[in-house]
Amino acid sequence: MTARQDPFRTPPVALTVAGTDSGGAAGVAADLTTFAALGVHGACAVTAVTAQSTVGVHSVHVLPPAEVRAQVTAVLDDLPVAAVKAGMLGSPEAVRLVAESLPGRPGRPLVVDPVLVATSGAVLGDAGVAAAYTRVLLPLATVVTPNLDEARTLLGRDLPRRDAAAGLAELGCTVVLTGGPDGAGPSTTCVDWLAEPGCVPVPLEHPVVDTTHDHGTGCTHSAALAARLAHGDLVADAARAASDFTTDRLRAGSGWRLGRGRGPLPHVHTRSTDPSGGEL
Ligand SMILES: Nc1ncnc2c1ncn2[C@@H]1O[C@H](COP(=O)(O)OP(=O)(O)O)[C@@H](O)[C@H]1O
Ligand SMILES: Cc1ncc(COP(=O)(O)O)c(N)n1
Repeated sequence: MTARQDPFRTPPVALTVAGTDSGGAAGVAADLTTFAALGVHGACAVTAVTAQSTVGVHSVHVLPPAEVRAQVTAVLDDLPVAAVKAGMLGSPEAVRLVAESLPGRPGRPLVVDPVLVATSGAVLGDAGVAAAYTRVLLPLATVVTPNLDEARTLLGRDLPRRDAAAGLAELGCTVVLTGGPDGAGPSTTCVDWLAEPGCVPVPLEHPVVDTTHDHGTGCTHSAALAARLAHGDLVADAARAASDFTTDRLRAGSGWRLGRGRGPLPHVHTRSTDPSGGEL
C-alpha cells in the first residue's frame, strides 16, 4: 500500500525553497499541493513574493537572504526532510544559500528547477542568478529540470534538446530537460530528455494535452519528482512518475475555466484520468 492510499501512515517530508504566486498556480502553491497529492508533507521556505495571476506577473519582491536562511534553519532543525526542491530563488545569494545548506546527497536529494522566466515572459531570475546556478548549485544538485530556454541560458549556447540535456549533465547532475509542445506546428507528443552523467540521454515521451490550464506546469513536474524521491524512488523512476503525474493533472484541468489567462492545474481537486486507476 502506498502513502497516498494509507492516510494514517506518517508521510515523508519534502522542503520547497521557492517564490509565491498570488494566483495560486505556480511556485510554493503548486509545490505544496503536488506534495500533498503524492502523499508527502510539504514544508516551505519562501524566497520571493510575486503579485501574479493567470494573466501575468505584476511585481516581484525578493526576500532578504537572512529571512530565507531563517526558514530553512527552522525546518531542518525540526523536520526529517527527505527531499528538497528549489524553485524560483530570485537572487544569487539565495542560490548560494541553497548550495551551502541543502546540497543533494544520499538520503536528502535536491531537485533544482532553475526558474528564470515565467510562462508569461516575466523575468524571475536575471543573468547573475543564471551564472550562480551554473557555477555553484547545479554541480551539487541531484536532478535539474530546465526547459529548453533555461538550459540554453545556463549553457550560454543554442543546442538541440538532447545535446543541451547532455551538456548540463556534464556538470555532474542528472538532467530532465522538459519539453512542452514545440510550437513548431501541431505535435501529439512531448519529449523530455533524461540525461544522467556519463550516460546516453533517454527520451521520455508522453502525449500532448490541449489545455489553457498550464500555469505552474514546470513547478508541478519538479515538485512531483522531489515527492517521488522523498518516497525513495530511483531518479529515473521518479522522472517517469513526475511526467505521468503532470500529464494526468494537465488532462484533469483541461475542462477548467479559471481566470482570463493561463490557469492553474488541479493538483488535488479532480480524480485521476489514468485509465488503469494506477497510483501516479
Ligand atoms: N501541453 C502539455 N501536454 C503534455 N505535457 C506537457 C504540456 N506542457 C508541458 N508538459 C510537460 O510538463 C512538464 C513541465 O514542462 P514545461 O512546460 O517545459 O515546464 P516549464 O513550465 O518549466 O516550461 C514536462 O514533463 C512537459 O513535457
Ligand atoms: C513564483 C513562481 N515560480 C515559478 C514560476 C514559473 O512557472 P511558469 O513557468 O508556469 O510561469 C512562476 N511563474 N512563479
